Amino acid sequence: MVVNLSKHYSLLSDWISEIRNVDVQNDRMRFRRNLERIGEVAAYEISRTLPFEQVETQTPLGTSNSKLLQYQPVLATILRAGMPLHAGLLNYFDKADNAFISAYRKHHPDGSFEISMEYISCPDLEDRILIIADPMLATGASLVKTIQFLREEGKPREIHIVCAIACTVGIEYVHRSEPNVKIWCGAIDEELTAKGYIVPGLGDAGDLAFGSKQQA
Ligand SMILES: O=P(O)(O)OC[C@H]1O[C@H](OP(=O)(O)OP(=O)(O)O)[C@H](O)[C@@H]1O
Ligand SMILES: O=c1cc[nH]c(=O)[nH]1
Ligand SMILES: [Mg+2]
Repeated sequence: MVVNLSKHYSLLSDWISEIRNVDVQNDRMRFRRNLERIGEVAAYEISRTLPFEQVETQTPLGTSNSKLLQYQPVLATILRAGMPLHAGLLNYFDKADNAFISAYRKHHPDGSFEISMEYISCPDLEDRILIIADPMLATGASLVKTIQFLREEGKPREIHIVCAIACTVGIEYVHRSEPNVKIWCGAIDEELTAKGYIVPGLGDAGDLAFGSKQQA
């Protein structure tokens, strides 16, 4: 299942426009903050699908029937571009556990690349609600590999993916490999370049958030 958070226009449309816009996106602080805000909106929307339990809360004047999130999720992110989006999710799911995975495109001289994964820091995922943040879902290779990697840490009860921009090819690839994951995205683009960049997309999310890096 895919939820396009831009389906109904909201402030989120402004933020998506800003992270795409060449005249705005190079303001790194704004770029990161916009990804964070997209993460906050996604957290709110995901929370509306999660189970809540009723508890009695003591106020200074009496008791109130409150609803509390029944299970705290595990928020996982893919370094490094995922960090601002993850920060936004954590702002709202502020009691969540967290997981970090290193996954990056290792480029070959012929222009092709493979996904290199070297590091994982993760709690037990058995029966947990897992929410994975990565701003760009391009080919989908990073997310599919990440989920396979994370499955070694236990069997989550549900898996959500949060992206700022997802490409249709990548969504299909993720769903072929992981039919039950729910993808929440800020926008959906149709095209992918031969080098695996989303068109119109926004360029390189990691570089825009943190600066360019030496080619791996
Ligand atoms: O769907 P895919 O084709 O796998 O591409 C998406 C991946 O590319 C980006 O990371 P990148 O490799 O640029 O690493 P970075 O975060 O260090 O910039 C992005 O954050 C995703 O993880
Ligand atoms: O378009 C893309 C594809 C992968 N990673 C990015 O940062 N941008
Ligand atoms: Mg990058």
